[in-house]
Amino acid sequence: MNTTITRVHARAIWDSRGRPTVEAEVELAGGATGRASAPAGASRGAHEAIDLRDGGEHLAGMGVANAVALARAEIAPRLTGMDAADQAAIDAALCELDGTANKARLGANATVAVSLAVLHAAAAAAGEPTWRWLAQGRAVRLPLPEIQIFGGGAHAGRRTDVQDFMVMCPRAGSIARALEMTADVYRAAGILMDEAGLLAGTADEGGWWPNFNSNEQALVFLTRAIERAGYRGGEDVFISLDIAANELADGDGYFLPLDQRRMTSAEMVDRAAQWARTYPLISIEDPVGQDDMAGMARATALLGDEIQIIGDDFLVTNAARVKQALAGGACNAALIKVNQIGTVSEAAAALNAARDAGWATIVSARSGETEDISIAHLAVGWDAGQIKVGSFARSERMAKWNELLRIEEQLGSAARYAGIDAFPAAVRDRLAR
Ligand SMILES: C=C(OP(=O)(O)O)C(=O)O
Ligand SMILES: [Mg+2]
Repeated sequence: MNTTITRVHARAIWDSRGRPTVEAEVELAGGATGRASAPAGASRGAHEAIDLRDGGEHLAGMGVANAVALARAEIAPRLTGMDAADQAAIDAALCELDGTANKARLGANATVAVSLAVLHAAAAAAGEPTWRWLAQGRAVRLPLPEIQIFGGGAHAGRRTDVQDFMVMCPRAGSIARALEMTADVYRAAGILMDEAGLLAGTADEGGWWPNFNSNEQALVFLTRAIERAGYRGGEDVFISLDIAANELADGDGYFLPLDQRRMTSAEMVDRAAQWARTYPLISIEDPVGQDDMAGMARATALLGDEIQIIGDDFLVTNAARVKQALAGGACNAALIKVNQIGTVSEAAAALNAARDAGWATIVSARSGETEDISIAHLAVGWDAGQIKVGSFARSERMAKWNELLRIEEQLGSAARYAGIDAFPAAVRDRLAR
């Protein structure tokens, strides 16, 4: 089928926080179409690509309107006539047209929507689901999910200092079973919190909005919820944390408002290590801030043989930062968010740099999302091994989980759940023992 781009259209739509974002549609000469929209982070790294966004009281202001206008006026004519099947050329054209180091002129929200829409259109033209088009015949696995049970930090009015309290079910055997187990834990956690008078609704990603009086209390409740749901912590279900420590940075150290503690980088790492010894922890994301290379290296040296140390704000889906971290002995896993860098090809480059380093990779949603299901396809098609989408009970998250169930069904007897193999080698070996 003819994959020449005949039309690129952009519009403003609304995301899961009721904020405007960019949606793009791409049409090809053979009749295939692709559509995608941009997510938006709340805890953003300073080294991320720049979105043209709206803030303040009047949300439907100039930011997204500008991104849409630029997509129509500049991106559309530039990409029209190009081959949608050549993603590298499309993304190179987007970078060149933008002309900045961080998509600040066109807006990463415009480039990411267009880049992903092109990907979906090319897959549609090939008559394939996007995951299969991306895999190009290589073997793929269903990713191991990381699912939020309590939201905190920038996603829940800073009710806890730690941003995400999540669970992982590496021995579930399938996505379908992993979701069932997580649903059990999610419900059990809600019941326990309600009984204790600590439930205050749901946070931005659908995890429970807690009224805990310390970060430690959240860990105690999550461990109890795993047991109450009938699972063994550290066997069937593990805890994963996103500290998002960047949000806690204070001068040359950190300040944790809930725990009312000022901490040095070394103390942050030591406390993470203490939690890892006390609770069934398997993964910690951003235990220190975005530029704290010494802290991240210390966390990796101390804990990297036992648990996954993920860089998110620390790496910002940037292949160059992945290589710097590797050289500095920091991290053993990379979070991959396409909108942190702005195009599919650049995100793939960061993922490949992490994979070449022997790290684990986790394709991730943002705290502001739409019903877009691209990340389910990227996680499978790139064989990332892991995926982080937020929680249950919010449809912008369920759209991704449900798409993974469809992909599991499409794979049929070839479906293979990444499970413990998705972790960095040392962690996998520990679990296999
Ligand atoms: C998904 C996250 O949050 P946000 O999208 O707000 O950066 C995260 O920090 O991993
Ligand atoms: Mg994070």
